[in-house]
Amino acid sequence: MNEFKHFINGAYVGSASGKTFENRCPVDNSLIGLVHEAGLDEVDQAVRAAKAALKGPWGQLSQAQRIELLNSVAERINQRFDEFLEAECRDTGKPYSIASHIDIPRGAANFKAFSETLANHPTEAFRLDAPDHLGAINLGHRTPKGVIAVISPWNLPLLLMTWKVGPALACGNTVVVKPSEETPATTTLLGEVMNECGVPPGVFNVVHGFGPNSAGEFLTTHPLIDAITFTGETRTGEAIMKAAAVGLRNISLECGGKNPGIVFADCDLEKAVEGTMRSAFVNCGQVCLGTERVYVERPVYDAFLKRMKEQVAKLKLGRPEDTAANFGPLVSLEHRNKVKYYYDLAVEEGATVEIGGGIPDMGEALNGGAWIEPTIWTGLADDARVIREEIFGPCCHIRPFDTEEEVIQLANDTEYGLAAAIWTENSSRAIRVAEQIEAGLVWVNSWFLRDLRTAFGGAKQSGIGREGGVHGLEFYTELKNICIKL
Ligand SMILES: NC(=O)c1ccc[n+]([C@@H]2O[C@H](COP(=O)([O-])OP(=O)(O)OC[C@H]3O[C@@H](n4cnc5c(N)ncnc54)[C@H](O)[C@@H]3O)[C@@H](O)[C@H]2O)c1
Ligand SMILES: O=C/C=C/C=C(\O)C(=O)O
Repeated sequence: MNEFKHFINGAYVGSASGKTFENRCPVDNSLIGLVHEAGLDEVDQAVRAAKAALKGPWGQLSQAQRIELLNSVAERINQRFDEFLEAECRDTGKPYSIASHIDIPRGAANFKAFSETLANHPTEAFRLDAPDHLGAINLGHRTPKGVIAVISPWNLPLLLMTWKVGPALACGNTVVVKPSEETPATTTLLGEVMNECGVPPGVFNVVHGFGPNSAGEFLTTHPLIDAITFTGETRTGEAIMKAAAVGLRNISLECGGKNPGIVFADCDLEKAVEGTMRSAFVNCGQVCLGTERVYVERPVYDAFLKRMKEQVAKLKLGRPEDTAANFGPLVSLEHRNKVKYYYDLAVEEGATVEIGGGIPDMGEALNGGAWIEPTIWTGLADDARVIREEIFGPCCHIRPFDTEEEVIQLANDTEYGLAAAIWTENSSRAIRVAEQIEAGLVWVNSWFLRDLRTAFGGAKQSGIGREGGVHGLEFYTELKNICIKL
């Protein structure tokens, strides 16, 4: 039986309690292996190993040496690409065609991008005039924050974990990662890569388990953790913020969304359909940036809806390794229950189901998996729960609008503020509308087009803080001002 162990101080270790839980593949609900569940002891060992490593060989490396090491981690992920791909697709059920273009390449790139940012980042200096005319020079000096707890979700496991581990290590910190209980595999495999590349023991640690009263809570409440970076649901973010309050630890939270797509009549309709298809359905709709509310200007509403339905009908459900498939199952049967609950609620709330809405018959071999139909609704009221709550599944509601002012108000009528996509060929309008959208990220005529130098994060209840490029430096380093009197 395959076992997923913790990775502590450079070695794989099981739980002393012997406690494990099952990891199942959502394609057919087959058992992948048993995951060790960390107790207080394992979490404590991991955090202490990370603390000690700050003072070991890792702490002695120059920035250039650290960067070289992290570049070799990126290269090694690429060398072991197929193993990462298989592990990721088995855990999540997502098509190889998607993970080989998004998850694994970004998993590697995340180790390079921040190294480059750091290597090119200037030191802040201010010359101060003083009454004695000699003045002073202020120098900004950055040091690692210390031990960073990284709590990551299941939807893009390697990508979202390395998105935090990359900059944390580039800045000289050490990490303890708690991957999602649904997707332990690629984070575990990364331990091997760290050892192969000669990253010193204790720099990268992994503990497995759940959230409350398990590894997640034990890690975030551990007093030797210096900062916590989290991606996941807003309600979990609140729990982590409470944990971080004790000892005034810094947090970076990337949380949920209920993102709008805005399609103006002056858009390139084919581009808007193609982009909205991706933003609503890629990764089975399990992308925090995904579009669940689509607003379409009335003159193109019928044509847009018709094209979307045609495209949804063409989505090809299938096993990850099926090269013709572009649509996999949800991550777990539990998550399917949640999404199906919203599918049923939509009908109760008066939606017209334009396409989908149910559980597909995938045949005997796959019917035990977490499959669900891609779904489009119309006709819901703006205050319906399906319009207001994050579903995190392959579904969207499409509604017509008449004026720019109206659609801005509709788009902003949410407690979330992560992302939006605007489709128009009128660039003045694009900028005018984008500036009024209450979100951390706005894409115009594109979606999920990422430049890792840019700020990434959410407004309102979608998060706190920004990571990416120089913005990550604020979180992953302590900035000291050294004032030198001349
Ligand atoms: N803003 C972003 O960048 C972004 C990116 C991806 C996903 N998400 C969000 O993530 C959610 C889906 O992921 P999920 O279901 O894995 O999220 P989740 O909040 O259920 O779990 C995320 C992680 O937190 C851990 N956790 C849960 N409770 C905890 C606690 N009390 N203390 C410490 N750790 C705890 C989990 O074990 C898991 O590792 C969606 O809401 C989605 O929008 C946001
Ligand atoms: O599901 C959410 C996707 C988040 C993406 C990133 O954090 C990224 O591209 O860096």
